[in-house]
Amino acid sequence: MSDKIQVSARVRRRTQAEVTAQLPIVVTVPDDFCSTEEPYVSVNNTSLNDNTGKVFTLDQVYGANADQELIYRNIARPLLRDFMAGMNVTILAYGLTGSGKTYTMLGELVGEHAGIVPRVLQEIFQVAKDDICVKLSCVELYKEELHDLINDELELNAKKPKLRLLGDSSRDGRGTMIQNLFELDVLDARLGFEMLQKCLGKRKMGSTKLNSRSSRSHTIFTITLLKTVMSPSGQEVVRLSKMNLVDLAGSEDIIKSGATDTGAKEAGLINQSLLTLGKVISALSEGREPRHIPYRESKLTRLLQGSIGGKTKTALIATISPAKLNVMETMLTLNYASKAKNIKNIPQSTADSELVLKRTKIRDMSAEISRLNRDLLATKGKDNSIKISVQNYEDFERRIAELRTELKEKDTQISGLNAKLLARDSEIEELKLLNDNILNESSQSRLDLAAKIAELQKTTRDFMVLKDKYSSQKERVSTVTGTGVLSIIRDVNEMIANLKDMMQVLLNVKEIPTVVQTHLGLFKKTLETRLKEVSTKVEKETSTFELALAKMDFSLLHKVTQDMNVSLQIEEIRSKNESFAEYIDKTHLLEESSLYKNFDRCYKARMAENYKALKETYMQQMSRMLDGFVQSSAEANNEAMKEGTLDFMKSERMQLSKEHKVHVQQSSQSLESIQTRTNNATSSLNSFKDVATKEVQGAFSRMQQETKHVVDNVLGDITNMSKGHADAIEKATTQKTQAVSGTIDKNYLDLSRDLSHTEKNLKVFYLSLADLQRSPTQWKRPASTPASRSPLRLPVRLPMRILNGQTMIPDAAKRRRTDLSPLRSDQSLHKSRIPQL
Ligand SMILES: Nc1ncnc2c1ncn2[C@@H]1O[C@H](COP(=O)(O)OP(=O)(O)OP(=O)(O)O)[C@@H](O)[C@H]1O
Repeated sequence: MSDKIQVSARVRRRTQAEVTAQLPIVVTVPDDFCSTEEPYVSVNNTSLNDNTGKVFTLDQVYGANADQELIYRNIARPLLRDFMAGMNVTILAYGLTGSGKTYTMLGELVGEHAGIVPRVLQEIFQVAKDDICVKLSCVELYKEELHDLINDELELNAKKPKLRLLGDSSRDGRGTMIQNLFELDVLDARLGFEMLQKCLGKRKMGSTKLNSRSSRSHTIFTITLLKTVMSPSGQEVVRLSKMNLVDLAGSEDIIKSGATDTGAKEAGLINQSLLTLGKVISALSEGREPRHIPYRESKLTRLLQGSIGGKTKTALIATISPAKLNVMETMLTLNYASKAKNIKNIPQSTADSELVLKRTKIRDMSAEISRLNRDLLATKGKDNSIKISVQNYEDFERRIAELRTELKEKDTQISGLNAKLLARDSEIEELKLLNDNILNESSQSRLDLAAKIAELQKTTRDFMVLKDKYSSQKERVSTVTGTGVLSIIRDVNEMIANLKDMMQVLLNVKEIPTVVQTHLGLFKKTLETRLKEVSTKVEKETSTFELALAKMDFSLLHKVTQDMNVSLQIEEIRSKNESFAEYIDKTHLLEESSLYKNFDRCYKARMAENYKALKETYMQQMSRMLDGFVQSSAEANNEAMKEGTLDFMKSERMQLSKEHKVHVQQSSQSLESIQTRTNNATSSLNSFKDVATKEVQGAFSRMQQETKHVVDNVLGDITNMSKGHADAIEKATTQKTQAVSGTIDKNYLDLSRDLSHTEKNLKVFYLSLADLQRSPTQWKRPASTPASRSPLRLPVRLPMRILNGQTMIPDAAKRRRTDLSPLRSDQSLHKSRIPQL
């Protein structure tokens, strides 16, 4: 079945040098990663005649973002599967120098930049089993010369055998063989990488304007896979398949690459072989028959004969630079690539690989025959000496060296295998021991089992006998009981029912004490808990109390009494009483007080005024009277004759005494009103005294009651708290309560004393008031009797009224401030009504 060459283009991004040179991009692709649906590359170059540029259609196109992994997965892996299945495959990279051929095929050996070759090696050994053998060869074609890079590296022969190209050149041939090419057995990927590394180091590299590390040669890595398989005829055969991985040298414009002399010759030769490759591609793509394919025109095309148009499955990767500089070469590359797309290969099937093997064997055998023939010819010497040709001798030597190397390798392998064998032997010994143990154990177990089985059999027999006995017994019972069984069952049921009832009754009876017991238990528990709590509390309180007692500040009781404000209240009453007394004393009763002063001053002033007015009135009246009398006497003398002067004087005197009486009457009226007011004030004072006394007594009794209550409470608490410590506490408490009641009693005594003082003062005050009331003539206090004022000087202790915490001044006292003089309002009364004479 024919299979076209799979052609892909990989367009890299511009290199740093191209960026620096500011080379414009002329190549575009539909997708920067991968395009398989629209796999075209468009080259847009204004220097071309048609300004529209050119579009090349391939199988797959990769852009600048396509990484090594993607290329490997899409292009190399499918071919690797075919290769593992026995097919010959080829992957080759073709393109302008510096376009990325080496990067694509080899890249770095490990990591993300690893190219196709190292990835293939890696995967082969990942999927490989024991039935395969992997060989690696590496040939370099430089200036039309072949070099075995592995042989160079290993230096197996001092004189290296020349590599020759063998094989048919016909179109249907499987390709060319390289004689004397060394194939290294690769046991694992690591060894493959090492060899790869060394081969790469030996390649001919050079620096061109376009690539500082330019491959100046074509390099072909060939991986040979030998796998043991069963043939359709049932025979075990070895299947052989090859994978060629080709990194071609770059096609280049000699002028642009800057090659001179040897460089130019080298470039020329490189270009020559590539030119031939192009021709082969063109010839194969034309599809005309019969046709001449110029494989033989270069070693490269001879080498690639099987891969291009042969029996190999092939993938061609055209590497492209996007820069404008080599646009013509890029076009050429793409041109060949699009042509190669049409080349049909006939990949070898798995069945064919057996044929390959046979043919390989035949070819090897014919080589052997020709070698022997050469030897035969050489031995036909006249001197009967055995001669062989120089080439055969060299081949022998090379072969011997190879065999020695192989021997060494085999020795190493054998020693390794021996070591493994020894290890296996010891393992087998261990297993044998284990096996013996298991056998012993199992024979013992078997014996045990037999004994158990015998026991079981005996038990079964016994059981059977018992079963027989039971059935015969059962039969006999049924015969004996007969029809009476039913009535017995009924009776039994009845009995069971009765028993149930009894049980219920019993249970009920039983339940009562159980409930009581439960409650008792709960009660007991609660009691215990409470007792514990109480004792803990009492202990705690006692300790607190003892502590307080120890400190002797009796703070708890003191605090309680303090809280009740008993002493404060007493103190407050006392201080307020004192301040009121002081107030009365200072503001009303003392000589220097304004009330007294006013009263005194007014009293004196009025008296003086009245006396003066009276005196003046009398004087005026007398002088007027005398004047009138003199005048009237004169007139009477003059009119003596007319009226009797004595009668006139008599009537005047009567008039005067009349007026005097009226005046006295008025004065006594004023005095009466003063007396009435004084009486009122006295009764107010008395009632105030009663109220105050009552209030003080009430406060005192309340205080006593509260104190008693507090003391009782405290005592009760103390008694409750400290039953166990009653004596000591009681003593201390009694002492303290006595002290408190002593204080209270003292306070009460003080208060009573104060009250009696107040009463006394009041009495004195009344006396002084009564003194005032006696008569207007007695108002004037004689200077010789200071004692009459002395009661006022006494520290008067008036009781106060405490209403809502405010000190109230008795009404009488207030009134006294305004009604200072009873005379003031009646001043008009003092005007003389004596007619002017
Ligand atoms: N796809 C790519 N991604 C990143 N770097 C690339 C890519 N292709 C090529 N390069 C870089 O471009 C430079 C040239 O690449 P490379 O040596 O592979 O070119 P070449 O085609 O093998 O050249 P020559 O034919 O002269 O050997 C290298 O530095 C390489 O790392």
